[in-house]
Amino acid sequence: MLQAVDVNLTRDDKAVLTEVNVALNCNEVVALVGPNGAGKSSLFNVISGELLSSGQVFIEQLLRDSWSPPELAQRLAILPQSSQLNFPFSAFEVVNIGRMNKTTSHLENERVISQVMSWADIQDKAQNIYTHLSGGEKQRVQLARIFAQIWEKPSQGGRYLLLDEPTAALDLYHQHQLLNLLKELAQQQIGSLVVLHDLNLAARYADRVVVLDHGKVVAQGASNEVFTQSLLKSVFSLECEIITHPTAGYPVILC
Ligand SMILES: Nc1ncnc2c1ncn2[C@@H]1O[C@H](COP(=O)(O)OP(=O)(O)OP(=O)(O)O)[C@@H](O)[C@H]1O
Repeated sequence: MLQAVDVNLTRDDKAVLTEVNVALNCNEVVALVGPNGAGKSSLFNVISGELLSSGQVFIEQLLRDSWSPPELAQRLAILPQSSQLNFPFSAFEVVNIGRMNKTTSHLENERVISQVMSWADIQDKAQNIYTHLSGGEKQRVQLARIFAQIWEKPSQGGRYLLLDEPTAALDLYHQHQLLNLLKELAQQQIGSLVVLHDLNLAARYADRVVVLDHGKVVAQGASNEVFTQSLLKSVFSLECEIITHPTAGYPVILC
């Protein structure tokens, strides 16, 4: 389990996260939702160790900082909201960044990269220059990179992905393809905490939804419990109808 416990974060004298407690099991997909500025990316940066906060982050009951860097890299991979890369690397070489410091053979690395590029449905662009790819294609290369990073199964415990708006640049087909893939990965003990602005995607795919508003967790649970008209109004300022999908049973939000 990945846990962020009692996280408080202040930036420029402003409370950005207040008493945040979030847990992610390795067999689930959890959607982190909330309006712009709610603190979602800040929470990811706290979990990754990029931002110092009060509170603690545990991976499999061990403090994040007690893991060695290679062990941590094998357990936890993060897809930030945007990834700057201006060198003329091929897509393959960008995915290969995820294999940095791995002790596997060149041949095995090639096999892993080919596999994760096909998971991200970007294998046909392996030799293309990354900076020449479209926004969605670049995003799929970055997804392949983090899959490559956590490829090796640890002897025990889970692996965790933090994905900050991974669907933002993706077309509809690839949005659903990615979320279906995350569901499949959860069955292989790879849990995902995924920031989604599309509440209907969250409702459909997430095992649990965590709602962040003004730096506080204001609701969490199954989507049909969390997404109520009053929450959508108070957190997202939206007047919506909520219906239940006639065959699949998940909530569908109509605004
Ligand atoms: N570098 C920074 N310095 C000071 N304040 C910051 C900094 N980065 C973000 N903030 C503030 O922290 C708060 C939370 O920002 P954060 O990026 O975590 O929100 P978010 O929920 O990810 O938003 P979005 O949905 O727009 O990506 C915002 O009020 C933002 O202005």
